[in-house]
Amino acid sequence: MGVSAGLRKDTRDPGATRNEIFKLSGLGVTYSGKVAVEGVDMSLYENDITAFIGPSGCGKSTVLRCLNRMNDLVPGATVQGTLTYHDVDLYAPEVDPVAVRQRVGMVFQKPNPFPKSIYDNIAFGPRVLGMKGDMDEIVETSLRKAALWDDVKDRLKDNAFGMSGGQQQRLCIARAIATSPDVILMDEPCSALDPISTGKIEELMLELKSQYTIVIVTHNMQQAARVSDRTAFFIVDLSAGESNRIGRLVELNPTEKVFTNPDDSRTEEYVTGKFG
Ligand SMILES: Nc1ncnc2c1ncn2[C@@H]1O[C@H](COP(=O)(O)OP(=O)(O)OP(=O)(O)O)[C@@H](O)[C@H]1O
Repeated sequence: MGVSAGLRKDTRDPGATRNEIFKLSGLGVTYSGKVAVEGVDMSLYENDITAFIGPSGCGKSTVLRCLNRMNDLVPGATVQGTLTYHDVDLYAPEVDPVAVRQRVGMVFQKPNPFPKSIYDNIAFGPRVLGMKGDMDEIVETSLRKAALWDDVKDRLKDNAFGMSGGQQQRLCIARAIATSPDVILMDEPCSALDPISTGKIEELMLELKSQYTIVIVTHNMQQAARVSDRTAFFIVDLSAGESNRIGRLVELNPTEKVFTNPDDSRTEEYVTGKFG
């Protein structure tokens, strides 16, 4: 099987208990009353890279956006069920979604730097949040963590649009890191990048996971196999008719298991390329 050949071995102690960061129970999302995803139960753990895979429209991005309340910004979107972050109900009325997005950062499919200098891209979030500390230091640390400092240290005042696509995506990762998150969400972060830039982002993810919990949506199963510790496979349930497509979680297991010995036959069919 092609994908399992690229599986990265998880060398961490399998017996070690890791903290549960998110717990989703019966999570569902509707858009303007139409069910998009239903009945998602899952736990996501500290310092894991968890990959969401599955066919188009199964709700991977929708579930990802629930994790930092980005769906609040989508008109007509409503969230059902419960979702806790460090045991706090993320959707409780007293929770400030802006504070959530500071702690749970996000990187999108297309690099989207602000039309500002490299420095100001990183400093923007900390300034808005009124973060204390030496801004030069925050900028340098964030760029170093995103493996970008050596590339840009002599041109911090240059416009970010002058960077290559791969550098821009690493800038967006540095920008997410600058607000001191503990989780980084990545929605197909490499789909607009060439293979070399993709490789750099994947390497970076593996470096960052010692400090952050990462959740990545990817269409690329080899990428899920190369970088993730655990993989969640979603499907589109068509049993209520073609016009009632409902995304459902099929299984969430260690990546090696998902690609070599999954619990569900639908997962096996998908990862071996029989459908999707
Ligand atoms: N902003 C939106 N408004 C209305 N419906 C939406 C919106 N975003 C997603 N949907 C619907 O929700 C369902 C799940 O979409 P979502 O984008 O989460 O799936 P996905 O698995 O990430 O798909 P893809 O792999 O194609 O990006 C789809 O039926 C989609 O049409």
